[in-house]
Parts: sequence; structure tokens; C-alpha cells
Amino acid sequence: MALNVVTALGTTAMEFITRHAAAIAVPATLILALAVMTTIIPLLRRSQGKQPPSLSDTIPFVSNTYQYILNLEAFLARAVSAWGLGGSTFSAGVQNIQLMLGQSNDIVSEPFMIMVFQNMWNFTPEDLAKFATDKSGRLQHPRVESETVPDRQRYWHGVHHIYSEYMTKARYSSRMADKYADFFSTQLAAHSTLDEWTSVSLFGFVKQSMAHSAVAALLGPHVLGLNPGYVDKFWAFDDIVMYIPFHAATGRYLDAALAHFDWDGPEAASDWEEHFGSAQGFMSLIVFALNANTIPITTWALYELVKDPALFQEVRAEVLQAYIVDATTGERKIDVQKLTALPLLQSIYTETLRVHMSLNLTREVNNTVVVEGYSLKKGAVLQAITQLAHLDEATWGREGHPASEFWAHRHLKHVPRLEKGEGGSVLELFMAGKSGSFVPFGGGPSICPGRVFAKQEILLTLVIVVARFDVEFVAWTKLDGSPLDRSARDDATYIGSAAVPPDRDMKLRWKRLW
Ligand code: HEM
Repeated sequence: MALNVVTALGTTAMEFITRHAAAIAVPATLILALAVMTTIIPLLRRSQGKQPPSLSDTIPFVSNTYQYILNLEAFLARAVSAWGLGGSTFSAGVQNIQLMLGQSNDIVSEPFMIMVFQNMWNFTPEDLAKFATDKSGRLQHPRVESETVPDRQRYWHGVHHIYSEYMTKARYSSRMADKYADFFSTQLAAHSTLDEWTSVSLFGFVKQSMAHSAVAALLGPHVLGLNPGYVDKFWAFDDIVMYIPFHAATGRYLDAALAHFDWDGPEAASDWEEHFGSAQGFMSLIVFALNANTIPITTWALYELVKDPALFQEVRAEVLQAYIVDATTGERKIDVQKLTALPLLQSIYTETLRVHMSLNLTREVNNTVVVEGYSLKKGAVLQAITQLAHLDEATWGREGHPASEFWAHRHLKHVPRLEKGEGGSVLELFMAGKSGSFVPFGGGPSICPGRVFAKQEILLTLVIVVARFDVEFVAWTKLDGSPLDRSARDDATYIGSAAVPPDRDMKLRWKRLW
């Protein structure tokens, strides 16, 4: 049962947790153990026995709050084992996830997004009020009760329209991906030498160079020139340390972009313009921090490749097929269409997202719905925990390769070449029947609109490094570069909220081949 029901603040256990955590600074693990033992475990047992609890019994926490006072990593690990997911129990969970993430007016994401706009994105009260009063929904047709709302006051639909018309369209994301590949190649050239070995701290390098290149591709390069240290401010924001300087820096970029942009000129109709970046860049500002997902995922994939030289060579042989030679310039270029069809690379991408994406997808009940006999009333908050779906042993486990571990070949199968009469077999990506168990980008009207670009960005980064560099592992270090004798693990502070970055850096040496 990967559907987690959360009531609003005010349930008894929640009050207990918040009051005691604040007043007597009880260690987080103790509070967690108490919450799990006294409330959650009995509820889980009961729910397995199919006796619907009353709403006042529902699992008592609110993710934002418990993230700060409880040990969410330990809680989720406990939940995975306590639920004992597998077989028919989990297939019920998958249906619940699909129900929750579907295109429905009964279960919606808007109240959660308003909380995010207010707490993370510094929306003015006026703008917040516009979104809060628009009940017409995100879809093209307004909800029945809002049919008279004029189009220009359908703010949610406006945002959704930009996502679907610009962010997810291949025309724009491919243009942005091309720009990204150019910027990233320039970064790589500046941090390596042809035919000579250079030392690099991989995570530190990827954090700077990928963020720099993605920002330049998304918003145009001027944001970086106008704001020295923009990427550092972004990471400080990501740590929720200094978010005001980051918003101020973005504001400076917007002011300058608006001052320089010629709305009547040819740029107004182009796919990519240097002041605004792509047409999607402007509207993507409010969710820019989500770009942080691509960098941890790419870093983990690179860690796996560097740790395993045989896998590195296998991937290199595959990705070289995605390069084409430009007939006019003689330069080698990546064919993005070919890239997204390479089975091993896709399996590694899927596997990295499966293992390291940890987000509690959140929705609110808008009209009463009945789920497996549980009546969920308006205002109840629902969470689908990606980790429960992604780490389910029955769905993902293979002999010698438990679901909790990365395995590059997990999503591949050999398909006979019979139709071509050539004999033998080819490798193909195999995800049949697993879509409900793999939700790194969420679903429904709120599904991540950056997913097309994100995939291109991640795959391009992996291909460029693997094809053009010889790489040797040197040592694991702490994030500040100091020595350490253990390998990287998920940084527990990100569990439940995003793609989880590694808690350690990898020192390596690399040599650029071309
Ligand atoms: C590996 C990379 C990424 C992952 C795993 C990821 C994941 C997600 C998830 C899980 C959501 C919430 C979906 C839901 O509630 O159903 C989301 C929302 C969003 N993402 Fe991404 N994301 C990634 C990259 C990106 C990029 C590169 C962009 C922008 C270019 C982006 C823009 C957004 C936006 C705008 C939303 C909010 C959608 C809304 O208004 O509801 N994401 N993302």
C-alpha cells in the first residue's frame, strides 16, 4: 500500500511530536521510533487486515514538518520493510498511485503548489491570491463549477499550457539540449587537457559545470555574466541556506532581460534567444531549483561507470554509435535521436532514477473518493512515496541483484532478431507492466514538464564524458575534498524531497582523448 494518507496538522500524534520536539529536544530517532511504534505500525497492521481506520486515525504527519524534526530516511526504510510490499499488496499500491496521479478533478495538486509558491518561491500575496481563487483546474476544459471563469483568469491552466506547449515539445527541448551540449563541452575543455591526465573531484566539477551549462541553456548566458557566483547561490539555495540572494540574482537577470528584449524584433518568434534563453526559460524560473535533480542523478551514474571499468568500456562502445560526422565541418556531433535509443545507456538512466529518486508526491482530495474501502474526504492530503514503489523487491529484484542495489543491466532483455532473419539477439530496454512502479517524474497534470530536457541533459553529459575521456578512480573524499575511506551513500538530508545527491565526492583522474 504505497498510498500514504496524511491529515492536516492537529491530529493527536502530530501535536505530540511537534510539541515535544520543540520543548525538550528529544533525539529525532526516539521521536521517530515512538511515532512508528505507537501509531504507524498498528495502522499498517490494521490496513493489511483491511479494516479501514477512521480519518482521525490516519497516519499522522505532515511531510514538511517531519522532514525537519524526524529522521525521514530511517522512517522510509522502516516503512519499506513494515509494508512488506510484494505480490497483490503492492499491485493494490500501484493502482492507488495511478489513481492519485491520474487526470482527475477529485484529487488535485494545486493546494500543495500554493504552499510551495508561498514558502519557496516568494510569491507576492496578490499573485498567491490569483492562484488560490482560481478553482478551474489545470486542464484545457475548466471544471464544471468554474465554466464561467474567463480564460485570462485561468492561471493554473495558463501555467500548464506553457508546460505542454513549450517545455515538453521536442522542438524546444532539443534546441536547449544542443545549447547545453555546447556549453558543457566548453566547460569540460577548460577543466581537462588533451592527452594528459588531470585530477578532478567529480561531484564538485559536475555541480559547477552542469549547473552553469544548464542555466545558460535555460535562461541564456547573460544571467551568469550579470551575477558572478550565480551557480554558488543556486547551491546555497538548494541547501535552503540563503534563498534570498538567489531570488535577488534571478530578479536582476529578469530586469536586464526585459530591458534588452525587443518584443517586435525577430527574437520574439525564435526558439532560443540569448537574453531569455529558450522561450520556456522565463516561465520556468519559479521551478528552477528542480534542475537540481539532474545533477545528483548524473553524478550517481558517473560514479557507477567509473567504479566499474568494464561497464565504462561497454557503454563507450555503445555511445560511440550516437556520434555522427558533420559533412560540412568534419566535426563529430551527437545525434540526440540515436542517443535516446541506446539500450544500455537508457537502462543506466532508468536504474539511477529508480535507486536515487526519493520524493513524496503530494496531492489533496477535492471531492470525496473511496480507495479500497477507505473514504477520503475533501482536504485529506495524500502522498505517494516514490521509494516504496522504486525499491519494491517483487517488482524490481532479480537473483543476485536486490532492488536496493544499482544494477546497470536491470532493465534490459535479449530480443531474438528473427524478423530480420539475421539470427542471434539484440538488447532492448524492457519496462513492460512497470509504469506504476516507476514514477520519478510524478504524473497527471502535474507531471514534471522538464522531463524531456532532463533526460537529454543527463544522457548528453554521460555520453560526452564516456566517449571523450579515459578515467581512473583515485579515492573517495568528503565533499570538502578531505580524505575518507568509505564510498558514497545517499545524503539523508534530501530523502523524501528530490533526487538524492551523494554524501561523498569521488576523486579521479581523467585524460581527454579528442
Ligand atoms: C532528473 C531530473 C528531474 C526529475 C527526477 C524531476 C522530477 C519532478 C517531479 C517528481 C515533479 C513533481 C511531479 C508531480 O507532482 O506529479 C516535478 C515537477 C516539476 N519539474 Fe521536474 N524533475 C527533473 C528535472 C526538471 C527540469 C530539468 C525542469 C525544467 C527545465 C523541471 C521542471 C519542473 C517543473 C516546472 C515542475 C512543476 C510542475 C507543476 O507545476 O506542477 N524538472 N519534477
